Amino acid sequence: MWNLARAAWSLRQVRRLSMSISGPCIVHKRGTDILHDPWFNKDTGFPLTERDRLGLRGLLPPRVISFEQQYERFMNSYRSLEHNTKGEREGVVSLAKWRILNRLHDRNVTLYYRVLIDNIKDFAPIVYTPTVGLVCQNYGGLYRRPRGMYFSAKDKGEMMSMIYNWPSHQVDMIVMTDGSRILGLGDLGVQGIGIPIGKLDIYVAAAGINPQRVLPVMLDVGTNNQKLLEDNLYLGLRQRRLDGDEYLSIIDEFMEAAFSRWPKAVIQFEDFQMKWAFETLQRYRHRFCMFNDDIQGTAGVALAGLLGAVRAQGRSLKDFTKQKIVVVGAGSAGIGVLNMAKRAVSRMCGSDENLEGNQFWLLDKDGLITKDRKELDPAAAPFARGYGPEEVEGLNEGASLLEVVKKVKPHVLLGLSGVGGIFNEEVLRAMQDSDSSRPAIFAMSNPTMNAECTPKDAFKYAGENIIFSSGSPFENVDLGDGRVGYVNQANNMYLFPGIGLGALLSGARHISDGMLQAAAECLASYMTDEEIQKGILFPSISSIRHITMQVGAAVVHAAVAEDLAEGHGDVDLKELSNMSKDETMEYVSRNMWYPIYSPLVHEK
Ligand SMILES: NC(=O)C1=CN([C@@H]2O[C@H](COP(=O)(O)OP(=O)(O)OC[C@H]3O[C@@H](n4cnc5c(N)ncnc54)[C@H](O)[C@@H]3O)[C@@H](O)[C@H]2O)C=CC1
Ligand SMILES: CC(=O)C(=O)O
Ligand SMILES: [Mg+2]
Repeated sequence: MWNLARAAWSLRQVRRLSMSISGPCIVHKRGTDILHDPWFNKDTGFPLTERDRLGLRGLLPPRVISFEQQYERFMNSYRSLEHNTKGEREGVVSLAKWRILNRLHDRNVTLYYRVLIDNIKDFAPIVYTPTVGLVCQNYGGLYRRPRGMYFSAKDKGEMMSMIYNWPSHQVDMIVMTDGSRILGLGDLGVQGIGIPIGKLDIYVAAAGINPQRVLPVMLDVGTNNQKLLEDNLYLGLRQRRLDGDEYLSIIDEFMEAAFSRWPKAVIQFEDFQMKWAFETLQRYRHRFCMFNDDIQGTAGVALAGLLGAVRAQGRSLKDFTKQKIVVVGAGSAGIGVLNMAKRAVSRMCGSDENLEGNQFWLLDKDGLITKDRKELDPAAAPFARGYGPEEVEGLNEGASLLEVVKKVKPHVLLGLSGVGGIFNEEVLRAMQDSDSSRPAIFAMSNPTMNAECTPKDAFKYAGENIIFSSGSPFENVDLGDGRVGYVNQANNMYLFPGIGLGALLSGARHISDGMLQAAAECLASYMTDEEIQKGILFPSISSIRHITMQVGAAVVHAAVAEDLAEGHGDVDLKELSNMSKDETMEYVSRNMWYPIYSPLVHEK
């Protein structure tokens, strides 16, 4: 029933948008300038009137090919590529797929986004995790032409004028990285630009942000990756990373420049190393409309998954306060998740009781974090064990993951460590003694090789009744006799597009915890009990536009309720405030861009 409703929504969307975006639009370019401009290019799809009036006659083969035929032609070449590369190494195949998509992106933006939207389940693993990680690692060799903007430490004092070099008058969404922690692959310096590009592709596909209004940004402040520093062909600054005030002054300058040109834009910080991730979030979150996806987007998705795991046990949501949760990885993502989970517990308890973090165990590379930890990170301190009266497990500072799992018998084991295979056979077997009837194992690190375990191993060693999530996509596991071990993709892609879209369409001054909470709750309540019982916590990626529309509307609502909204375009605060829930959803979906060829000349 749900799926039918979602499919019907998608169809209505397409029909409505096809009608609404058909107004005439004028292009001032002519001839080959149009063919070489990916925004306007229609390849062989230019109708005869446009060929005549835009100086295209003779520059194209005579037959006019429809959009649908062009689409089919691209998909045929994609399928041939899949067929012809059968048996080759996975990395080689994924990079070949990335190249064919990237070439289309370079040439014809409309067709590119249509094939991406329609095939998002197949193409997200190419433009996003895991292939985007490989693309970043091989960026020097793959680089053909720039995409997005690069601001480097050498541009200090110039950014306010540089920002005007970007050709679009309007920018709605900026995703920015300094390349210091790209997925679980470490410091990739300027090569990390692939991540903002991939995230913004998801913004266009899921949130319907107009691709002419997105801006991927690389802030190149150097790299501490020795291999890159020694590589003659490395495309970034060959210097060690700036630190301290020098570093912050670069970020400050960029933020001022970006918001002075586009005061209504939303900026997403992505893949910053932990110390700067938290510090920049605190520094800017009350001044600008920005958020940190790794800290805040991930937290919302994980919380939705954790609440789903409680429902899957047939318990009431309030029982979340009693779940024992072991988090492996005390970085920006792991601590972000714990902070949000802790806030959820305090809301459910209706008071500040149970705020000692007693249901949480946090480990980093040095094992269990306790109050005896030397140089305890202030961000991890609220979750360090040893403060409460119930410390009976006899777990010491630095206890190993296996020890912790054996003694705690957690309901949830959640990995955000970036360490592939750390949930090994012994650890997974120990989860069989979990106090939960359906233990949850979330191996959320990216890309695939960095996942804490594979779903196959998880179902094999921890038991077939587990609930499983990974950060990168994996196939479901065949448990025999027609039974399926469901694999959920607990990835922030389910939330960041809706957070950005909701912030944009509400005209939020900044992005509050309440707006993020609304996003997480919307995702958490999206699934039916039947789906949850099967172990399915998140919708299929194919429904990402629909879930993003709902998340976006929930964020708009929260921004209005918190008095943070200022309105967007012609829709002012008063109008936003008067919208019902359904009207807000209609407003959000009306503002989602959908790729169709627009006329380039006025009809006579
Ligand atoms: N699924 C998703 O949506 C998301 C996944 N991630 C993934 O999470 C991972 C971590 O990201 P961040 O927290 O930003 O990185 P980070 O570098 O800030 O933190 C990594 C943490 O893992 C710990 N760690 C390293 N080795 C360990 C070991 N052997 N045992 C236990 N802990 C260990 C480190 O001490 C550190 O606390 C990355 O692989 C990233 O791709 C991040 C954000 C979203
Ligand atoms: C998904 C994501 O944001 C990460 O792995 O960093
Ligand atoms: Mg990230």
